[in-house]
Amino acid sequence: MNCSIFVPSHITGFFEIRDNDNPIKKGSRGAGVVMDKGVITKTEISDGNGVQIKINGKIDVRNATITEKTIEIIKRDYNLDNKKIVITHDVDVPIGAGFGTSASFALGASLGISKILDLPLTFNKAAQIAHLAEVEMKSGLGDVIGALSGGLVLRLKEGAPGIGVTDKLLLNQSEDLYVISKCFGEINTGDIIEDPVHKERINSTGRDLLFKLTSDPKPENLMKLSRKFAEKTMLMSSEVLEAVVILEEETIGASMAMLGNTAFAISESPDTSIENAVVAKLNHSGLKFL
Ligand SMILES: Nc1ncnc2c1ncn2[C@@H]1O[C@H](COP(=O)(O)OP(=O)(O)OP(=O)(O)O)[C@@H](O)[C@H]1O
Ligand SMILES: CC(C)(CO)[C@@H](O)C(=O)[O-]
Repeated sequence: MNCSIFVPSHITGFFEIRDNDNPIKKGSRGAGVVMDKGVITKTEISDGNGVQIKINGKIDVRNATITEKTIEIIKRDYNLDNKKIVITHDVDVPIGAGFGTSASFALGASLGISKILDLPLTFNKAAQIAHLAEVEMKSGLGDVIGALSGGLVLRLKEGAPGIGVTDKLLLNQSEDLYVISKCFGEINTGDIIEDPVHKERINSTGRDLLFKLTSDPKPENLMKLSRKFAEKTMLMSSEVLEAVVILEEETIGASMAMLGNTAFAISESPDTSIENAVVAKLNHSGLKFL
């Protein structure tokens, strides 16, 4: 049996880390964008043993860890003996660079396995496994719930799907918006969100921004607040800043993708003077079974 799922990329513009001893309730609040590029995960399960994970057709030990963690969490409650699990992730955004690919990998695997094996889990319960995997790996805090929502998404209360609360900006969906991004390299999410100095700066800056966005819920304001966040947290590299300045001239607004060495912008047009930019339409509806 097999199952294919598209999980769109969620890019965070600004956030606040919200700790909790219960990993299902731990997470982040903040705002971001969901785009029509991301990860297609195909899960196949047959009689046999073992797990095989391929990313863009290849064995990729480092980037397979989040998928392995997801399977390990499922195994805590369900027997996967005598099952051969083959998972293939096809990714059309950079990995480790603020596009939330770890959340996409985890969601594709948790929902795919739950569906094929007919586990007694609702959609949110299966998606909570992906959030748990992210929190345990320290690879994400709010990308799972963001990728389920779609749109220009506000994470109003932290936590896994079913616990956290999201909302989105009210947009005219017949007018396309584009997400333009330029990646210069990776940032290890765990190195930032576990570092006390970064954490203090992120939280003291991020805390008030959601209120400022809900008071004026417009794409321009989301990007303006994201830009302010990137500057005050001192997370932006000089190359990202350079691209942000160019994108600001060409689009509705630009900032750094949290957490990657990546610039991103929301635009009314797919055109940009930035070379080798990733250009995608805004995704309005989130994860989709194919
Ligand atoms: N602590 C870790 N140990 C081993 N591998 C890790 C660890 N954290 C992340 N990874 C691997 O690195 C990959 C990239 O994860 P990371 O969360 O940094 O990037 P991302 O999800 O693409 O972007 P972001 O979370 O910044 O939006 C994941 O697929 C995961 O398998
Ligand atoms: C931590 C993070 C910025 C990057 O993965 C994102 O998951 C978020 O907004 O929680």
